[in-house]
Amino acid sequence: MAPKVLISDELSDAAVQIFRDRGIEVDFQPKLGKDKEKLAEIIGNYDGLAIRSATKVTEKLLENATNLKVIGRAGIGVDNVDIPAASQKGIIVMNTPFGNSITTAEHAIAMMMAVARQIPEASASTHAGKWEKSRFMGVELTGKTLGVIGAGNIGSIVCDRAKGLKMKVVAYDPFLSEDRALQIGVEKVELDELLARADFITLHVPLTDATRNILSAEAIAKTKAGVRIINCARGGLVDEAALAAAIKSGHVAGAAFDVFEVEPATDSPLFNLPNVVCTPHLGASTSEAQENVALQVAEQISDYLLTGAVTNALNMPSVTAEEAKVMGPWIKLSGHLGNFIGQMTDEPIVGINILFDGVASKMNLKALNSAVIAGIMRKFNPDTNLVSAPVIAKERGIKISTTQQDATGTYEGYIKVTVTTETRERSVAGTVFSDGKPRFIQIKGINVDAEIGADMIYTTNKDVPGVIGTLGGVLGENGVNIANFTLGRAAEGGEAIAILYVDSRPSEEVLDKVRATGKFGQVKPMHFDVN
Ligand SMILES: NC(=O)C1=CN([C@@H]2O[C@H](COP(=O)(O)OP(=O)(O)OC[C@H]3O[C@@H](n4cnc5c(N)ncnc54)[C@H](O)[C@@H]3O)[C@@H](O)[C@H]2O)C=CC1
Ligand SMILES: O=C(O)CCC(=O)C(=O)O
Repeated sequence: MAPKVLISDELSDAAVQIFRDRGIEVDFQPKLGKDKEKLAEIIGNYDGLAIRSATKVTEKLLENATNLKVIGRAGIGVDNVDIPAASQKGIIVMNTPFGNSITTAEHAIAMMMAVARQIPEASASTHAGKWEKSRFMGVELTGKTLGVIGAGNIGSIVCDRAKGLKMKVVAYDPFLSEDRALQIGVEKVELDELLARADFITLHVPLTDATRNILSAEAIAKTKAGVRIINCARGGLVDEAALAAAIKSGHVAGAAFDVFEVEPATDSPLFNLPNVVCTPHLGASTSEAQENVALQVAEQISDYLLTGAVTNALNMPSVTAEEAKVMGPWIKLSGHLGNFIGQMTDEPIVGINILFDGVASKMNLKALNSAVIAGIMRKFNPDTNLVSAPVIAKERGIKISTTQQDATGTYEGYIKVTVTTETRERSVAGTVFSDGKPRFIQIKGINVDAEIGADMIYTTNKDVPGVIGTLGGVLGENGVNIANFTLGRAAEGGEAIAILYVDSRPSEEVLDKVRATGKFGQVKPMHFDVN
């Protein structure tokens, strides 16, 4: 029987044609994504689901998706898909990471021009038969400073176009190396400097814990008077209420928003304010981009359903079915090692070395490499997939090297990841035990044996008596149960580390109590996707 695919959002007809040409039964119901109940009723009939952003693939919806094998997002952001829930059900989630980047960058530039010259309001006034020439005084872009927050795929295209408009471009992106900044011709600055210098600020970061409210009331207060703010990335990056207040006070001269905290946005503090340009998440809406992403997603879904080939997946690297059986736990381990390093690193990475030892060195290294790199890069964008991660890392000028060896040692095989930043080097190694469970076995050259859990705490301290008791005591008093506690030290009395697997995510308040004991260097909460 031919596989069946449901398209539940507005997608170019090109996708329907591809599915038909490939012998796949396709049901094109572009409005269904907005009808949760109806979607839940029929989702069980399909092997594949092709979506944009209107369809919300929740854990609840997936409970009904009894035949679903693949979800394809025609676009970049997969924040509308519960990926851990999909992974748990063995459903592959794919995106199309580059197909709409140029179009979205162009939308940001269009929004910047619209807000600089008040084009929407001037147009509405002219349509109304008024001729308010003196009401609409604009500002020139030439010579102005554009502050770009997030200089990835889209942000770097925006930088390029803005330089063509003779603007000065400064960028804040903790993952941008000096080399890459030089290559794209921007000045790399810290956020506060960007806020103080920019005449226009445009955001091109994913929505993560670190970027949520990156333009908070406090940050907006640090901006230059008369600044104009453009958001074509994700709602939630800017505190809309704080921005509305700053526009009303006259500190911010205008804003152009394509994305909102709640979408579809039927109400927002920004609506109906003077010189605020709004569009309904149109960043990717050009015929060219929609054709690109529709064709790509239809080919990817068809390939997977017909041949098992995996492309641009967020939750599985490209491996054959045979390899997947043996490599499954090693792929998980690789992701955890990358994730560990990503969570430890807050500065630009210039090099990554991945050492494969013993059995690991004889596997499909491309898949393991991708999983490590994606684990690292997801710190900076959770939408990074296993295929795009190495490409993006290379584009950012990160030098990736691998080492293979077959040394005799304690383990049948292990993987060690060493990351070099502009100021230091960090490493973590892990292996897979015979129970199929990945373990961390070395951190910063110190041997450990740490089971990997969803929530962990990493600490550093001096190897002196009483430290472990203090840590256990504070956590215990605050209801944090320790499932596994691993210690290691460089030498007696020297640097020591502890890595704890805890049953619940500790609050910052509890971690602050640990820090307040004064016995620890670092106290870092960590999170791993163990599904
Ligand atoms: N409006 C629309 O229709 C569209 C919106 N988007 C959104 O645009 C955003 C950017 O997409 P891409 O450029 O493809 O992603 P990308 O992953 O290529 O770039 C994101 C950049 O943000 C940087 N970053 C991460 N955390 C940061 C932080 N705390 N501070 C500053 N920089 C940080 C990363 O290092 C990276 O360089 C995403 O949220 C995406 O979903 C994408 C397409 C269409
Ligand atoms: O599909 C769309 O219109 C939205 C695109 C988008 O936001 C993305 O690709 O992240």
